[in-house]
Amino acid sequence: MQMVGSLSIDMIIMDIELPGLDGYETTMLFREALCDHWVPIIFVTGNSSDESVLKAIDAGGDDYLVKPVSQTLLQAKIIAMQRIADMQANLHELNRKLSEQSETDPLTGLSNRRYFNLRAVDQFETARRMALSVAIMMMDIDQFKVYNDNYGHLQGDSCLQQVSRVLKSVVRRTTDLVARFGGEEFIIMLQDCDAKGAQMIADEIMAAIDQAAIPHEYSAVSDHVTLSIGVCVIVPDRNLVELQDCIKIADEQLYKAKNRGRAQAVIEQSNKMKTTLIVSREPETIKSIGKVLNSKSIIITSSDQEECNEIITQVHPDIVICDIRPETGIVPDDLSLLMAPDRQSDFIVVELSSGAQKSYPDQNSLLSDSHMLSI
Ligand SMILES: Nc1nc2c(ncn2[C@@H]2O[C@H](COP(=O)(O)OP(=O)(O)OP(=O)(O)O)[C@@H](O)[C@H]2O)c(=O)[nH]1
Repeated sequence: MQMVGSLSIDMIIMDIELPGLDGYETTMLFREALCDHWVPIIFVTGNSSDESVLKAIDAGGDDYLVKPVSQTLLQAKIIAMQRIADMQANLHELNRKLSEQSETDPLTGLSNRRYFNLRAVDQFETARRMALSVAIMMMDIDQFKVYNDNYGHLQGDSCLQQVSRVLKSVVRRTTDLVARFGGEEFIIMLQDCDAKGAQMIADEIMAAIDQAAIPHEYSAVSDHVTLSIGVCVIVPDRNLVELQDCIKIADEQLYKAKNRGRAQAVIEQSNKMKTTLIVSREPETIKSIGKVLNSKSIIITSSDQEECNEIITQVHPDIVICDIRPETGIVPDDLSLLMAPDRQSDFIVVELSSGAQKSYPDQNSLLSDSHMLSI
């Protein structure tokens, strides 16, 4: 059994009665040890009963020969089995290549978006369990349209390949993910990386791109290719924060980097993500309030009194926004709970119909970085 586990075996010839061993059982054990690696097993035995043939094939045998077996017959069987084994090996290799191709972007050789999403979700959940900080970086080649228009698409492709090589050379940890997100956009996920680390990696990437000095004489930013980078750093310790929220935040920072003149990184530390509960019986109201909340907030909505009480006691949102108009409003039963000194939530009561909003308690501290009162 040890040999089967450690040696590379091409074929097994098996007897049924072995000293101290049962050939059927041994075959079953071999099959278990070999898992999905197929090795032909041929029974060669003196037992010619049909039951024995069935038992042997059932146990995992591939062929059954009754002794005495002629040299020629055994040789013919071995050739046939070898042919099947070769086909199996080819199929295995083909599957491996296909699976690699389905995970890789053919132009750059980086992981593709599909593979990134699969792996990143796993990494994100690991970070959540271990309370690790993760950094999501979205990056985009500056003025790449002008590059393509002037240097041509082939040169554009080559530029994407060079940028990919630079990214790969900077991001080296086995847990880190680098992928082509689409077009001239790349994404990186750094596990166990805080804002300081993310800033360092972003600086390294930009320095390495500077050093690569890929000429871009049509760029308004520099005489060579530059990148804009948007970063979201987060400790995903709350159940409600999802990877997609962080990608969205990183994308918003990338947008800011572009607006601030490109060739720079903008980092957002988002572990202070707020959970906001919006309560109204009117979907339009929920929608319009949701729209003005910025992406720092995770939004939960409810249009049901009981559900709303449950969310407040179980999720402990940071902010509760209640529509209190008689026809569409809901006020949570347990306002006293929200008002308690150790309360988890601040809350605002929004009187939408009058145009003038009443709010309490301590709306100023709550709304210092938002514009909810202008609803
Ligand atoms: N050569 C090549 N070009 C691509 C590929 N994928 C996307 N692009 C080009 O990337 C360009 C993206 O341009 P835009 O999104 O307008 O942005 P930009 O010109 O980089 O401008 P900023 O991002 O604002 O700096 C388009 O011209 C696309 O055709 C690709 O695989 N190969």
